[in-house]
Amino acid sequence: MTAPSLIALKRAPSPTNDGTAVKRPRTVAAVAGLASAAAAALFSSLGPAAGTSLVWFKADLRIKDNPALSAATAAAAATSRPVIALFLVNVGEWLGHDMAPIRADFLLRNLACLKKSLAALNIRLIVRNIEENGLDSSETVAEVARAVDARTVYWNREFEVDERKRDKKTETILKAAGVEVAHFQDQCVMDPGSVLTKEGKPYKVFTKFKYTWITLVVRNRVHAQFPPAPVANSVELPAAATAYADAHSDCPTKLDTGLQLDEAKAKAAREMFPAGEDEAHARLTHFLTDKARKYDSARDLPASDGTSSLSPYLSSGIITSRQCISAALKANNNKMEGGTEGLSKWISEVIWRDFYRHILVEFPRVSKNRAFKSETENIPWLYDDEAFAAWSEGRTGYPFVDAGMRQLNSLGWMHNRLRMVTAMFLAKNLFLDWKMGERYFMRHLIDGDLANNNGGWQWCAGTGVDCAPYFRIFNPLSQSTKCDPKGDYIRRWVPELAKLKGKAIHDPYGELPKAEFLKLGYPAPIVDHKFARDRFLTAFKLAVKKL
Ligand SMILES: Cc1cc2nc3c(=O)[nH]c(=O)nc-3n(C[C@H](O)[C@H](O)[C@H](O)COP(=O)(O)OP(=O)(O)OC[C@H]3O[C@@H](n4cnc5c(N)ncnc54)[C@H](O)[C@@H]3O)c2cc1C
Repeated sequence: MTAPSLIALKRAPSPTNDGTAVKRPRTVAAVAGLASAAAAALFSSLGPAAGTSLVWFKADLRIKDNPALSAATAAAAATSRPVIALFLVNVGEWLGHDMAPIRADFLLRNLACLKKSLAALNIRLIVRNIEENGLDSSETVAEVARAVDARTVYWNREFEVDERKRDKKTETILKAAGVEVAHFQDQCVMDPGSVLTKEGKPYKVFTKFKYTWITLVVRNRVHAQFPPAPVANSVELPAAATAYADAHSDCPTKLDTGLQLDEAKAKAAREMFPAGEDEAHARLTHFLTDKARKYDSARDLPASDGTSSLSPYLSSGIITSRQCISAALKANNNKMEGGTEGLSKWISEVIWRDFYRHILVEFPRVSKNRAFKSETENIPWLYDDEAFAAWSEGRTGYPFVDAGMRQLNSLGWMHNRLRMVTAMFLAKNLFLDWKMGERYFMRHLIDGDLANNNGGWQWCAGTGVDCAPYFRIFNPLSQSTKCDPKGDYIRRWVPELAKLKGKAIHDPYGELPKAEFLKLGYPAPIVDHKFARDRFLTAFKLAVKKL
């Protein structure tokens, strides 16, 4: 288990915002000097009671392998203090970070499950809506801490720039008011900053990162170091805390402003991604027993159900990557590498998740609309609204690309191969700014996750850490024949083409007589691949002097 830290991450100083082309609205105010005065006022009514321990849940809506919850319940049991939990609904912040309505719905559904699991531990969950009280997240945590007479506030850290600023501000306010803070790392198997080169620098190449990561995890048995199971709360809450929890116990099931989800989509998402920790673990077990062995070959075939579909659960913290690695290792005879090819490949993908989080912490510019490779920032990307609309609506005339985008628009989830193909198509075929696509994905994905999404987009655009070389440009037609040989995936998502057979399913415009093609009601390709490829290579070489 990671030791609690009463100070902010040393290797992760809070970066400052700088003006950038496509801006994410910022909703978390600067800490400013108001902290101590405001906090002193907030806490002036603290009485001599024994107080409570408060656990602030964020992207960690689970009971198992939750270091903050375990530490809070253990410390509370030792000191005979009751434990109480908090979750903040912050629509402004969520919208500011481009959260998709389908992801917000997933969060709320999981929040309801968490409430039940906490109730089984005799822990009340307070839900505060930030919009209601005119305070920001940090001030609201402080207000709740005061109301429930919290002596220590526990949470698991988040790595995004705004979230780190918010947590730092919260810590400052609480400490100024005499409330202790204990925060933990739960998002990665290895703490960011702990997987370094011999020179003590962060890795910029995945395979090297991976080998050091494996060495450290295996040597220190990090994958097996779970926090103890949380202890049930056995101490009665003070009357004021009970009254406060009674007044703020409703888990919203729907959000109105900006994050509404239409009923059909909500229903489909609920069927495809049911909420809850048990569901996440059942998926993991099912994947490891039934599918993982063939993962290396099936993972690139979107028509087959060859991947774990765990990403929404990992992104919202319903399950942890440590739990995934630990279970995969058991299934693979304790081998990170070798053993069953499918299992070691899957372990490697989960390590990519750690890698991108480490990059986010070490190079925070990537979360501020900046390219990882600064020399690529001169690329004169286009901002063609029509081309972007055709891409986002699945009307590019390339069936495989369109199938991917329509899967995303319908389910809020897209197969990894299609994420790569559609992203590369946007950046390298349409020559549009990859940040437009990154934002579109975030606004539609149920598993939207800044580190993975940004890492994936920059990988495809050729601007990122250890990314695809600039000259690697997927041909959407050969990707289609290779990864969807029978065309079943295309038929599912592009119904206009459902009756086509043979090569025509991949390239109806090129394969069918014109009259037959026109009857389909399907668009001709919006860009010629060869032309697009030459345009990208020429523009990239011109813009990037240091190739
Ligand atoms: C352009 C682009 C955008 C992406 N956006 C996101 C995103 O917003 N959220 C997200 O979780 N993943 C994202 N990914 C990574 C990957 O596509 C998804 O994690 C994966 O498709 C989820 O399906 P799964 O859970 O069945 O994955 P599996 O293949 O079963 O993999 C298991 C887990 O490993 C992690 N993982 C797998 N592949 C990657 C990868 N390439 N990079 C980082 N972690 C990985 C994920 O947490 C995944 O759930 C993106 C990839 C690209 C190319």
